[in-house]
Amino acid sequence: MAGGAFDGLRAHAARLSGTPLRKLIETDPARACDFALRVGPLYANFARQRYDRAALDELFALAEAADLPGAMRKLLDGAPVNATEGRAALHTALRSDLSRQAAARDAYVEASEVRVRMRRMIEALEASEITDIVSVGIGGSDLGPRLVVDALSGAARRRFRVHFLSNVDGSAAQRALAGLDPKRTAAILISKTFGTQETLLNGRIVRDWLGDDARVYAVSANVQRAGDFGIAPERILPMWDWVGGRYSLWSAVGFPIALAIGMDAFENLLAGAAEMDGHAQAAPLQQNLPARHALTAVWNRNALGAATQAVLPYDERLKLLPNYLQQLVMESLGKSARLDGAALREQTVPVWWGGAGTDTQHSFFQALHQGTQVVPADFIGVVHGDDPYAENRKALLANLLAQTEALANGSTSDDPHRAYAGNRPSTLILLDALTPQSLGMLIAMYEHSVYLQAVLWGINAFDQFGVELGKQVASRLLPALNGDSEADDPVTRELLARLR
Ligand SMILES: O=P(O)(O)OC[C@H]1O[C@](O)(CO)[C@@H](O)[C@@H]1O
Repeated sequence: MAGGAFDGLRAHAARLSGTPLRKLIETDPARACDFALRVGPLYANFARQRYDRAALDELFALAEAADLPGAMRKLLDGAPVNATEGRAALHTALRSDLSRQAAARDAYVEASEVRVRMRRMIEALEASEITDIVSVGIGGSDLGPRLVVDALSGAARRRFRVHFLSNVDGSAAQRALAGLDPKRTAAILISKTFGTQETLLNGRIVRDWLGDDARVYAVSANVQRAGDFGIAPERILPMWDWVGGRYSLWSAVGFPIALAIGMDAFENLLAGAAEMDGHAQAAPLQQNLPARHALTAVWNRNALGAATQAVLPYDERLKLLPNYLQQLVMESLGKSARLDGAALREQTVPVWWGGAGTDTQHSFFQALHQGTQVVPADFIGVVHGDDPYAENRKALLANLLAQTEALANGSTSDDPHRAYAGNRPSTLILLDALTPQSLGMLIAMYEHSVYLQAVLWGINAFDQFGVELGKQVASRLLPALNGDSEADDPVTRELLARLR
């Protein structure tokens, strides 16, 4: 959006600045229902956001001006939306056949064929003695599978136990392998580039520990490098340049997911995401959940000036969602240059952070209630659990409702230490149940919201050049740690002397 495009939002925020949330709801009680959207098993209520209907109209006008529906179409059709790298971002083609363009439809067919191969590989592993899988990868090659496996594996013993290894810290490898039997373990090395230091070092540790190459699999867009590592071609599943790492769990990067929950359940996860793709593409702006979520994010960042955003799943099974979203959101939207290279005049991504309730109520919620910064929050709840402890779920849901209400309404007291200002905005997202389908929908909702926020800010959601500099400096410093070279920077030199 051109500079000044958000001035109208700020004017609404200024108009509303003397009207607390409690008042907004009191004077327009119908918003409790009108500001909610449902897509299949997913329900989202935006009534506790600090906008009114007039401000919301301004947000929709902004969405029209930015042509969010057209942007969605471009994404699905495989237009080069990753402009700085001159390529498409076709993660939707991993699960949906919604494109009108031949290249995107070919991508869909190719992805389906890889899933057929994946199914056969899983059947072969199921017929073997293997009981444990170690998934080695980092960032987008780890966080998505780790989240979904943790969320959906359930309490029952499954055919495979799946373990994740990401950190280059050797103690992570030591812990991941502790208690495993190399004869009953297989490893999957997941790396889009097959050039990531952490994954290659950990991959070598695991391969050596296994004792031979026979049970090492790979998922990569660089099949050549995976082969050079010593992995047999029939054990390499491809991915492609047109899938960003943090958008890749739907591809063969989801191999550990399919091993943990079964291939049919993995297909259901994809079907849920496809349902959200269809909704994001077809629903009018006013009823479009990812668009509303994106507009709310822009409102909180650019009209209210919120510098951080919390994500608070009230479900133990979703405890890794904040970690996953940190990469999805902050790697995608942590940009200071517009698509055309000009400097941004508006703030982009806030810091995303969070953790699972109710634990977090007893750690950082004090700051949410009475801290000087207003922190908008996404609360996420699941109506029906799959555990046998119904009373606990009621308590969980009561806490979820209580927190959103208390944050919004606050409470007065003559004692300033006991007063709650309230006026803390939140969105409440409810899943009927946590299933592969509903989780697929939730994740795809966030993916599309992130993309639409990028469109509103005029930035590229699909590159991540910001992570490169640190990697380059680290590879220069590795020989310096051994004493084979010296650092130019005086502070680094001093620190190196201590580390050596
Ligand atoms: O899959 P790869 O190529 O090993 O990369 C892992 C991760 O590293 C990053 O490039 C960030 O360092 C992420 O974008 C990516 O998901």
